[in-house]
Amino acid sequence: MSPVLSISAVTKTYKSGQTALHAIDLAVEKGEIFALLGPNGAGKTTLISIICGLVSMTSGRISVDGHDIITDYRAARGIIGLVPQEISLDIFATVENTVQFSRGLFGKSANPAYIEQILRDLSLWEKRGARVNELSGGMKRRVMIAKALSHEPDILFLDEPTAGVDVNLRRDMWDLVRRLRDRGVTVILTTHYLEEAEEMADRVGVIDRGRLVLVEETATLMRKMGKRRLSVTMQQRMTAIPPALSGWPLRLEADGERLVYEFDANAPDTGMPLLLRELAAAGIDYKDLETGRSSLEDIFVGLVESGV
Ligand SMILES: Nc1ncnc2c1ncn2[C@@H]1O[C@H](COP(=O)(O)OP(=O)(O)OP(=O)(O)O)[C@@H](O)[C@H]1O
Repeated sequence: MSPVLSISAVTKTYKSGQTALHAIDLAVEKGEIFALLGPNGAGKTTLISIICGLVSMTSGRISVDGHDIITDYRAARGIIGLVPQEISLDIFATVENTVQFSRGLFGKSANPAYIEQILRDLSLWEKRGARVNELSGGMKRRVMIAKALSHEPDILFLDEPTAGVDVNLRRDMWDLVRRLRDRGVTVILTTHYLEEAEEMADRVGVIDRGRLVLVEETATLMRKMGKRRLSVTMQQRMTAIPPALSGWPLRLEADGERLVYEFDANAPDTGMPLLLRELAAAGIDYKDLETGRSSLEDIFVGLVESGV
């Protein structure tokens, strides 16, 4: 099977001299959900913008379903839908008109049944006659997605779809992405949230300072990187970790108010109970305990340190 998106040796140097992408190679198969993970400034938006024709690449080649994005721009752009990070909508248009108009821009003839389906999928059907400026921020985001889907694209790009979005909308978006995939749409999303990638993606690409440092099946990545953290908020601030605890890989955070212990979630013995006993023995009182998954930043540190 030939990939629906093929990126080869793509480099981008902005006029400022900043090189945002270094020789990126990537192939995405039809019907995949692919998550591009990376910290702020890693180059995710630049890569998506290049594929969608909003930013020009300095060198390299990209083809979308066999269409070169430069020499065959129209055909390539026609099969791509893009939901950018920032909401940009005509606030005086109605929801339905916004979506129909966007479809028209791609030269597609009207298809009321399809438009109804996407508005229903996004819980926008009841609001179809409302003007965009009457909608909440979450609803506006849904309209952005409906707009991106208006011309029946084969590939949908979602640039940080759930940044600043509430839990319900996040769940709805995840459901929608799965339904799209079931219909054969390829979805490429960028995110800072490992949880989102884990929940959604078949494969994950990690981008760091303009380099694609890793491309992996999500399940494999999670197994390799599945670290958890225990945060202990203490009654008293500490200036340094007491010598009695020097054998533990602990970090002081929040101006000495919090001790953080990272451990392998897959290990048979996490060490957590013993650590808590040793804290008590060292006379350290705490007011709160919290466990959670390591943040992406922590995982990056792990990646860089392990020299992947
Ligand atoms: N128009 C531009 N001109 C010059 N430099 C730019 C431009 N756009 C982005 N950059 C730089 O390119 C690098 C990559 O930025 P990009 O927006 O692609 O990162 P990102 O991974 O999408 O980040 P975020 O997660 O914050 O959205 C950054 O160093 C950024 O400052």
